[in-house]
Amino acid sequence: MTATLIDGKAIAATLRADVAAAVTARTAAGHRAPCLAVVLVGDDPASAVYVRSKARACAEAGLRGLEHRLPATTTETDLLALVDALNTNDSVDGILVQLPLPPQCRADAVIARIDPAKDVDGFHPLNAGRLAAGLPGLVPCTPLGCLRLLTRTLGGIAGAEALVIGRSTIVGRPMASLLINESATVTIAHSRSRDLPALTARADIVIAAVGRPEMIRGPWLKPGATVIDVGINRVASGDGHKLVGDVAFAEAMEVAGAVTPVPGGVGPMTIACLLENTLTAATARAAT
Ligand SMILES: NC(=O)C1=CN([C@@H]2O[C@H](COP(=O)(O)OP(=O)(O)OC[C@H]3O[C@@H](n4cnc5c(N)ncnc54)[C@H](OP(=O)(O)O)[C@@H]3O)[C@@H](O)[C@H]2O)C=CC1
Ligand SMILES: Nc1nc(=O)c2c([nH]1)NC[C@@H]1CN(c3ccc(C(=O)N[C@@H](CCC(=O)O)C(=O)O)cc3)C=[N+]21
Repeated sequence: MTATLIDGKAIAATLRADVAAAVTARTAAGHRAPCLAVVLVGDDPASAVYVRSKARACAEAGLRGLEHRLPATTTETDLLALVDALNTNDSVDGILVQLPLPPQCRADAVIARIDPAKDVDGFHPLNAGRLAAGLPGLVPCTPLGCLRLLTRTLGGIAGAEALVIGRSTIVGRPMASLLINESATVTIAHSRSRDLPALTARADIVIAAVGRPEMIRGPWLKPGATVIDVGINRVASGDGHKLVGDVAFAEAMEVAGAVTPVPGGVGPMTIACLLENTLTAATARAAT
């Protein structure tokens, strides 16, 4: 059996087109274009690549994108002052501070300073709490993108056995909350979990967010399972590098019902959901 490939790139393009159409309708109705401010501290090359692709996606969807690049030596006080300025700038709808931050800037303190109404990453404790409580709020982009891929692939997921591997605040935990809110039966695994292959064997849905190249093996999977691979791992290949997920892709394709590739799976959905969240934030702010 060969699984269906879940084409995240194509599904993300559809979502981005929906956002673009909604932005056009808003501007035609006399509103200004939604505006996303991205803050990048330091010169980590991977972060610079993500920030560039976010800027390009904003422009294509008709959003205004602002980029704030600060040196790697920026103090936490200076970064908090920039966040304060963006919070009070009425023309800014969404604020994203690219992670990781250099060691002198505490991510928790910076995230907690962002106005929850502009927190398009959904990382602020107020938005995390709302999601955990099943209340409306801004939801982290990567898990939201995973949920969109699941509903596109399966229709509903109520009653399904879902396994989330990883319990980070940016992927695993919010993913589990989203799945519970959709009435899946959810298990969360992490580095202390016993017998991951046995947990995986029960799962109709597997979400892998571990950060370990090809750790989840094909024979662990329940035949026909839907596999969402969040992992982005850079590994040596020939003279250069390539990206692989947390799932052994070729093996999974032999057993699963549907699998996301890396690249071209969850990554593009993360960017599309960031645009969606910026539109959501702009719409909600305009209504208050
Ligand atoms: N596609 C996208 O848009 C995005 C992709 N990513 C990628 O997703 C992956 C996960 O990211 P993130 O959540 O930030 O990573 P973290 O390192 O914050 O979390 C990893 C989680 O995996 C768990 N884990 C580690 N080793 C094992 C193991 N052997 N068995 C079971 N669980 C294990 C850890 O457990 P414990 O808590 O016990 O330490 C932890 O909960 C990375 O590859 C990252 O690059 C991340 C964000 C966006
Ligand atoms: N505040 C904050 N919010 C984030 O959402 C955030 C962050 N910090 N720090 C880093 C992680 C990582 N992340 C990705 C986004 C898109 C792709 C993506 O589009 N990937 C392409 C491939 C990219 C490539 O080829 O390198 C793909 O999977 O097809 C990947 C990873 C967002 N993150």
